[in-house]
Amino acid sequence: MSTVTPPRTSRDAATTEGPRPGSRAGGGPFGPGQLLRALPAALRKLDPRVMVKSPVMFVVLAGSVVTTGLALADPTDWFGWAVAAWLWLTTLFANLAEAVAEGRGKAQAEALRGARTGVVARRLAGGREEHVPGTGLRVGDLVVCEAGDVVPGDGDVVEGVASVDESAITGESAPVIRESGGDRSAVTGGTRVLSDRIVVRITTGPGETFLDRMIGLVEGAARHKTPNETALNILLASLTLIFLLAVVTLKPFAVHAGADGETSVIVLTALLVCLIPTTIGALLPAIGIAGMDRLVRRNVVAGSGRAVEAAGDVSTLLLDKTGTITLGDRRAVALRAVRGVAEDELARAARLSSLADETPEGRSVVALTEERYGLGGQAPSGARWVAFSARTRMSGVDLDGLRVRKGATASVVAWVEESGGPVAGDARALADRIAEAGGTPLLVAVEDARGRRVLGVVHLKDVVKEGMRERFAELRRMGIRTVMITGDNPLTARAVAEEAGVDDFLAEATPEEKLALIRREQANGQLVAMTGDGTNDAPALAQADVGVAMNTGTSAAKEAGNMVDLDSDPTKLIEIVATGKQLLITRGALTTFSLANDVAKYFAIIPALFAAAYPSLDRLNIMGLTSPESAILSAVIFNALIIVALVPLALRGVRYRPAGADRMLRRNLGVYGLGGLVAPFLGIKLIDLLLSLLPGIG
Ligand SMILES: Nc1ncnc2c1ncn2[C@@H]1O[C@H](COP(=O)(O)OP(=O)(O)OP(=O)(O)O)[C@@H](O)[C@H]1O
Ligand SMILES: [K+]
Ligand SMILES: [Mg+2]
Repeated sequence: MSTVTPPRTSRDAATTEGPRPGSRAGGGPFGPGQLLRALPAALRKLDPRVMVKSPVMFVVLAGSVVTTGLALADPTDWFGWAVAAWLWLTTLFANLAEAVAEGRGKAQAEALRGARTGVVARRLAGGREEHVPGTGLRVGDLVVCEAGDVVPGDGDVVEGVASVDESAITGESAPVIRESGGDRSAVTGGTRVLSDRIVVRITTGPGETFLDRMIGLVEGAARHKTPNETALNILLASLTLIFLLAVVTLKPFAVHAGADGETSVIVLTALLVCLIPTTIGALLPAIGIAGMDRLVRRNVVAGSGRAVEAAGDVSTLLLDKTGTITLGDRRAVALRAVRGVAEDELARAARLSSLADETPEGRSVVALTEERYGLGGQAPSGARWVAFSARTRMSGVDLDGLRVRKGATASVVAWVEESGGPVAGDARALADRIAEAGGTPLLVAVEDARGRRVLGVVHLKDVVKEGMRERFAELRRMGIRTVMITGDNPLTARAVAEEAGVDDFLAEATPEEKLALIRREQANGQLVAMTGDGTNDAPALAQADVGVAMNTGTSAAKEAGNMVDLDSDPTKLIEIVATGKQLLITRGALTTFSLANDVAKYFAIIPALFAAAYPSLDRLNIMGLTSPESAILSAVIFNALIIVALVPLALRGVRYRPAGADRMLRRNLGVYGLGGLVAPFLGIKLIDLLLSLLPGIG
C-alpha cells in the first residue's frame, strides 16, 4: 500500500482552472508569432530519422547537404551558397508547418495536465479508506468521491448519485448527474464532484485515462499516419523517384549546356527539388494534425485520424434513442391500472419489482410510489432479484411464491402468455396510448396462486433534446440518412422519430440487431456512423466506421467508439462530417496545387537552363528570365516560400459547404489546379525581377 503522508484529499488539486476546449488557446488565426514559437521544434525535426518518414522532404534534406558540401568545396561560388541556403530553408519551412500545427495544442495540453497532477484518491480497502495518489490506482479499485473531491480516475459509479462538474474536460460549466446502474454511470478522472457521495470502480489503468488520451491527442503525440496519408506518401515517393531518374539523365545535357561538374550537380539538385511535390510533402502532416485540432475545438475527442477521414465519407448515421436523441433521463411519471385492479395494488407490485433495480427507470418507479402512493420500506430479504437486461427487456423479483415482472410490453405479454395467463384487454390500449405520445410504457405483471396476469402500466417519460429537427434536416442536405435504433417498442419509436425528424427507425432492436443493421449497411458499401451512449450500444459503436460515444454514456460505450463527443450532442456528426470532408478536400486541393505547380516550374526552368546550348528551346522561354542562375534560384525560392504561404490554408482547411461532391471537385480542380499552374509563373518572374536588382546578377 502506498500511503501518501500527510493525507491530502483531492480537494487541493481542484483549484486548477480547466481549459475550455470550445475556445482553445493557441487555436486562433495563424500569425508570424506562431512560426517563431515553433522554430525550436522545427529545428529538432531536422533529425534524419524523423525526416525519413516523409520521402519527399528527405530528398530535400539530402539535397541541402549535397549542395552545402559543394558550396564548401568552392566557397567563392555565390550561386552554390544561395541554392544551399534556400534548400535548407525549404526543409525548415516544411518542419515549421508541422510544428505550428502541433504547437496549437500545447497550451491546452498543459491545462489538461493541471487537472491530473496531484490528485489523491480515497481508495476503499477492506472496508477502510486509504489515501493513494491518483496515478497509483489500478483497474478494479474502488474509490470514494464526495462533494469537492476531484475524481481520481476513469470509472463507473457503482453506488450513489452525484452532481459532477465536468468543465475541466468538456468546458461546459453546468453540472451533470452521474449515477449507478444506468447509461450515465461513467465518470472521468479530473472532473469534480459537487454534491453527495459516490463510490467509483476504476476502469482504466494509469497512463491510459481519458485525460491522458486527450493530452496525447492535442499534443499530436498519439498521431499515426492514416491509410490515406500512407497511400498519398507512396504516390509522392514514386513521383520523387521518377523525377530523380529524369534529372540524373539530364546530367550530360547540363554539362553540354556549359555548366561544369560542380555547378551542374547544384543545378540539377535545385531542379529536382523544384520538380518533386515538395508543397504537399511539406504540408501533409500539418493538414492531418489541423483536422484533428478542429475536431477537438468542437469538443470531439477522436482516437484516430482514420476515423476523422472516414467521417468525411459517411452516408448513414445510426443513432440510439434514449440518452442520444432524448435526454435519457427516463423517469416514471404515472401508473395506470387495468380494469379491475386497484392502483394501489399496481403501485405495490411496481415498487416491489424495482426495489433492487439500480437503473434510473427502476429508481424512478420507487420514488414515484413513495411520493404519489405513500409507500415505504426496504427490500425484503430472501428475494431473488431479476436484473434488467437489454435482451430480456424485463426486471423483477421472485419472493415466496410471488413473482413480479415489469418491462417492455411485448416481453411482459410473452411472459404472461407463456403460462397461459390472460392479458387484460385494456392493458395494450393503455400501453399504446403512452407510446403514441412518445412515452415508454412498462407493463407490470404478477404471478401468484391465481396464475400470471397484467396489473397495469408504468408511464416512463423522456424528453427529445432541443433543436434535433433542424439539425437532422442539415444532415439530410449533406446527403446523410439518419436512422434511429432503439430497444423501445415501435409506437414509442415512431412518435420519437417523428418528433426528432429522423429519416427512419428500427424498434425493439437487441444489441445483436443493432450490430446486424450496421453490417448490412456496410455490406451495401455504405460508410456507417453510429452515435450512442449505452453499454448495449458498445458492439455497434465498435463495428461502425465512425463510432461517436456521448460523454454522458458508459465507459464501455466510450471505449468501443473511436470518438467521444464531450457535449453529448447526437447531431455533432454534422461538424464531424464537415471536418472530415474538409480534411479530405484540403489534402486533395493542396495535392492538386502542388503537382500543377511542379509542372509549371518545369516549363519555367528548363528553357532558361538550356537556351544557350539549344537555341530552339528559346521559343519556350516565354518568361524571359534574367539568366539561367537567376531562373534556378527564383524557382527554388518560390518553391520554399509557397510552403509558408500555404500554411494558413493547411491549418484552417479549405471551406466546406454542403454541396454535391461533383461540384466541389470541379470547383477545387479549377481553383487549385489552375492556380497551381499560374502561380509559379507569376511568382518566379517576380522573384527573378527582384534578384536582377541585386548587384552581380543578370
Ligand atoms: N429498469 C427496467 N426494467 C424493466 N424494463 C425496462 C427497464 N428499463 C427499460 N426497460 C424496457 O426495456 C426496453 C429496452 O431498454 P433499452 O435500454 O435496451 O433500450 P432503450 O434505452 O429504450 O432504447 P435505446 O436503445 O434507444 O437506448 C425499454 O424500452 C423499456 O421498455
Ligand atoms: K516542388
Ligand atoms: Mg440506451
